[in-house]
Amino acid sequence: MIEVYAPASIGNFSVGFDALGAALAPIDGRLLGDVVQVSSAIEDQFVCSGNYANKLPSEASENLAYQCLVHFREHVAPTMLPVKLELKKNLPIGSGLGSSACSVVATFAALDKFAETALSQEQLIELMADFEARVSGGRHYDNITPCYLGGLQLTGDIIPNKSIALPVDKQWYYVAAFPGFSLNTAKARSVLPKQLPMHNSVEFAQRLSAFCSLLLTGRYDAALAIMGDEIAEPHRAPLISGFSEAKLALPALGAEVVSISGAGPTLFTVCKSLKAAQQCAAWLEQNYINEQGFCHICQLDERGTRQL
Ligand SMILES: Nc1ncnc2c1ncn2[C@@H]1O[C@H](COP(=O)(O)OP(=O)(O)OP(=O)(O)O)[C@@H](O)[C@H]1O
Ligand SMILES: N[C@@H](CCO)C(=O)O
Repeated sequence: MIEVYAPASIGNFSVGFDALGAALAPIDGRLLGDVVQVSSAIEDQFVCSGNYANKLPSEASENLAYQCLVHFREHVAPTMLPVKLELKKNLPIGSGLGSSACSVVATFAALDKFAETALSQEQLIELMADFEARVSGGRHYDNITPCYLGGLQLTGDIIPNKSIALPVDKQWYYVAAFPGFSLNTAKARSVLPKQLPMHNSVEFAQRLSAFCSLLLTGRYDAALAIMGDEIAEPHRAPLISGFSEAKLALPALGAEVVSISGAGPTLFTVCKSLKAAQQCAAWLEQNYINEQGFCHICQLDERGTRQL
């Protein structure tokens, strides 16, 4: 039996709309992500379990993980023996934590291991992005590659091998707070402007390229100082109840950055100390999340998708 874990991720990472993403590891050692098990069976079988299984369509054919299995059998490994594929759906849907990417990445990675295919890393990443694009309203890699490869990734179609890993300060802590309600990614993409004025495009390019260069040369504080999102956040903030209040309150508690994780509604902060992260987490638990929500203090998950 093959059992694969894929971590949650922060798409956009504030400064890199559709181009930057980071994999998350809660510092208390808990796993925050989906798990897929693949084992031999008499005929192909699909099971969806886990805390959020009941939030997904009950028809297997509407579950991305099952769609990945069908595609894999038809187009990648037609001679693979029949399998039972179980998705443990541990991430909330429409959370901004890369939930659909997580299922897709875990499923393809598990099937690839089980069938021992000769797919290259880039081919696998492309396949994963094709499937996530089916539900998210646009093709983007910023949940797929961090989830698969771990760490912070600069990612996209024109990037060699689809992704370049970036270093971060090991002292940075990330608080990820899921408020407990969903925001559909396709909806959160539909509120974005279709075109950007020249000035904004130039500023976006400057900010992202400077951010990456600063990280690659170890100037972490300077990188942190220019983090910001003028592309998506102003349009999405009104869709996320409590976000604007949190953005105002958290800097006084030590948050260096407060932004939307992926398409939201999860909010994330970057903090330079554990104490600051704990203060932010306490505030978010009191003021941002409901009974269905949760909050984790994290560092980056450098390992990405892996066998358990
Ligand atoms: N295994 C799966 N995991 C997540 N979503 C799935 C899965 N299978 C099918 N879906 C459907 O795909 C859609 C995913 O929606 P959406 O892109 O908003 O969520 P998401 O990927 O969880 O969001 P995010 O990336 O912000 O965490 C939903 O309609 C959901 O029912
Ligand atoms: N970059 C994507 C991430 C979706 O999780 C977006 O912001 O729409």
